[in-house]
Amino acid sequence: MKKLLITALVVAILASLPYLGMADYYLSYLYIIFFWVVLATSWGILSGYTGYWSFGHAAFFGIGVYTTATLTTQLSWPFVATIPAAALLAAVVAVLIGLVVFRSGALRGEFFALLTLSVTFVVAAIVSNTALDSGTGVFLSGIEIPMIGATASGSLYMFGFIAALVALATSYFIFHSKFGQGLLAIHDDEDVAEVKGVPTFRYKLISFAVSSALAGAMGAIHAVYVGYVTVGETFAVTVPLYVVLMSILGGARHWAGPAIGAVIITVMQSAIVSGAHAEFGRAGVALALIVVILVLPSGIVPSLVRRFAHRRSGAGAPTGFAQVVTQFAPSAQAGSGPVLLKCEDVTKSFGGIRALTGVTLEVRRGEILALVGPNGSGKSTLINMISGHYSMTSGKITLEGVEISGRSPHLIAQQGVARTYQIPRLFDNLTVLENVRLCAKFGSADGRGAAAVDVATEEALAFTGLADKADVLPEALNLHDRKFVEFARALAAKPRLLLLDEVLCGLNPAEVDHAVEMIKRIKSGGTTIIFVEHLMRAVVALADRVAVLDQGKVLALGHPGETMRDPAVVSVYLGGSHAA
Ligand SMILES: Nc1ncnc2c1ncn2[C@@H]1O[C@H](COP(=O)(O)OP(=O)(O)OP(=O)(O)O)[C@@H](O)[C@H]1O
Repeated sequence: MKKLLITALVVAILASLPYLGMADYYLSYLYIIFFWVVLATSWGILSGYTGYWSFGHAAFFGIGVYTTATLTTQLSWPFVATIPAAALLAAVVAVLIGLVVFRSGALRGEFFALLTLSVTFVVAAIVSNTALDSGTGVFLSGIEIPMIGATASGSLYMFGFIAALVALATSYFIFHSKFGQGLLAIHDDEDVAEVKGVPTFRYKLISFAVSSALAGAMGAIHAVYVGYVTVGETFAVTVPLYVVLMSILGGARHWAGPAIGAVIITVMQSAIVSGAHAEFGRAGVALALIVVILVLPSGIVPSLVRRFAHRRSGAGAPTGFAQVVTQFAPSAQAGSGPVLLKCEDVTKSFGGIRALTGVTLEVRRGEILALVGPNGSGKSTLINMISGHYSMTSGKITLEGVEISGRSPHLIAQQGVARTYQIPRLFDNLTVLENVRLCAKFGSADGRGAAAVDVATEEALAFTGLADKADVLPEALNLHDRKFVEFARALAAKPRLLLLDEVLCGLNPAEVDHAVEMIKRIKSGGTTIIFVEHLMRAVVALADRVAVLDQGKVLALGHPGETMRDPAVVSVYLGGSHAA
């Protein structure tokens, strides 16, 4: 309530400035701040949240500039009508690029940065070689602006102010929404986000479109502000450079970070880098920025937020085994008998390597099936095929009679398939609680309500004994706890089928016993489990049936005791020691 009142007060004061007789010089100065706030905040919605760093923000801003320049001067559109048109066109271009680029998660990092930068050059070349600009620039000084701010400067100030409000409100609501949580997960590990149920492709497209639309709208306003637009100024590489710098300084992963960075850099620039000793001023600003970025690598706002939130650092702390709840309730009641998962002649090739050569097996509801076999026999590949991480070369996988092979991993996750990773792959910038809650939120087809998400999250944290580490970041956890966060994330989705990939690997004997006990309790709650394991005492203790893979196909399948004594299994896998 207090926050809301302060926000309303600040908005009211800023909105009234043009009517209080403030000089045009100061209104223009504030307009420039709003301008950078919009560009930096809009950049953050794509690049800060998802980690897809764009160096092409000038392209979308420029599309906005030239949309307004063209529509007002050549087609006599009213200025205000060109703003949504500019936003729409920028969003459409972004979606067209995204449809190609976002298909796979491979085109990120420097590839995405270079690609978006080259989009700027392409758009600039098109504009400068057509009637849109013809290389000479476009005058907009005669364009009529609606008087919403007492004077012409006041009106432009108001347009900039409204744009900044819209950008900040958009970023704020995205940051606090399910969509925003999905974007932040994409930032940390896109493959895992997808496997946990986040529709990564759609989310990236939407954030790119929103980010570009805001930049395009700001371009539309700025075209009228400058009055004469040129290709050189509009598509200057300094636009994305400033925007990136502002966002890093303020904190790109927070809704307010880019805006704070924009205010600081714009004010510093005007205060220090003008006058007789401008060079020293610029060097001073650059040095100050370097120091701040080194001291606060995640940016000013996230660092302050973290400090105020008093996040505890529990590195190496003993595990709170005591808080474990004894029973975990799955989403669907499980029994024995009916087939839950069916793999029919599943094959997978990586180029010339045939990782799976025709796996056929059934998993019954409520059972634990152990997947064992020598290194390279295809166990992890099969887990990756069931969870949809790898596309299928041939064959068919069904879950309760419904084909899941060929579906996106997030759809398979929403059908009730959850998995863990041999080497834990946690979302590093999310706390344990946020890691688990994200999976509770995204891991169902119908979309759980907030109360159900909270219950599932708390239940999973308590079940895995992690309740006292809920506010800790993954970097502060030891391997055992990281593995248990993997468990908690999978359980929070309330899966019908749980895939465990070598969860015991790397744990000491006491931790193995603890994990085995937990898997037993998960099973007694009715969840069906497939687990890949090399540790034979765990296999014998847990498995109802064992499938032995060899060279990409099932060599033997049955009760653990009998299967392990099968001479074929002994010869390819267990060797003399076990047989004895
Ligand atoms: N992404 C990939 N690209 C190319 N080859 C792969 C890929 N993933 C797996 N393979 C190959 O497929 C085969 C099966 O590998 P997989 O990891 O499934 O075996 P595994 O039984 O899980 O082995 P381990 O017990 O060592 O984990 C191996 O020859 C492996 O090199």
